[in-house]
Amino acid sequence: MKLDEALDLIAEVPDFPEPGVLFRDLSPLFADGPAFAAVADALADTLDPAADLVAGVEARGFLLAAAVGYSRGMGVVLVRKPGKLPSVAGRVDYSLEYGTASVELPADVVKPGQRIAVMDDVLATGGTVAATAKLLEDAGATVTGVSVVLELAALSGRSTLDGRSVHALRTV
Ligand SMILES: O=P(O)(O)OC[C@H]1O[C@H](OP(=O)(O)OP(=O)(O)O)[C@H](O)[C@@H]1O
Ligand SMILES: Nc1ncnc2[nH]cnc12
Repeated sequence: MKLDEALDLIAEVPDFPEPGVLFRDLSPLFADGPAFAAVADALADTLDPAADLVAGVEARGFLLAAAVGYSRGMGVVLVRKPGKLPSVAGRVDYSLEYGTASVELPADVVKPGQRIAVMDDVLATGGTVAATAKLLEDAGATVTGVSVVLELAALSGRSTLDGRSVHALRTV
């Protein structure tokens, strides 16, 4: 399937999870085998060849990081919402388009000097990815780049991530 056709499966849901937010729902894309494969392959093509691990942000980022990691024979780091991990290396709190959130890194997974590519579905304000990059860098890793399926340009995530290499399969 062509990448554009796959990306056209992303649904737009007005006023979710709160009034005024146009929510981009990737569920139909994930549920379509050829579309998911096209998107996973395109994200894998954005990887810096120097990367040796892929980080995915809970929850939708997990699917993308897992697919890319599997296809490239690379391990996956699960960056989790709070309260899920028995042992935590670090935690960063941040703001979202809707509300606040936190991310945590599992202990003893990331080793200093590792080069990690970050994957997520949507780049909005950039808060999630910035927090994730800080977590990984606090653990001594280098973030090689950030790859997302959809960038919401009006929310200026790219400027939040100034200086980082950001790849978006589609920008709206
Ligand atoms: O660029 P930002 O403003 O930080 O927004 C982007 C984040 O928001 C969504 O996650 P959400 O917290 O809704 O969680 P989910 O993946 O668990 O649904 C999305 O999956 C990104 O992780
Ligand atoms: N509008 C949006 N749609 C989907 N995920 C998001 N994360 C932050 N803003 C979002």
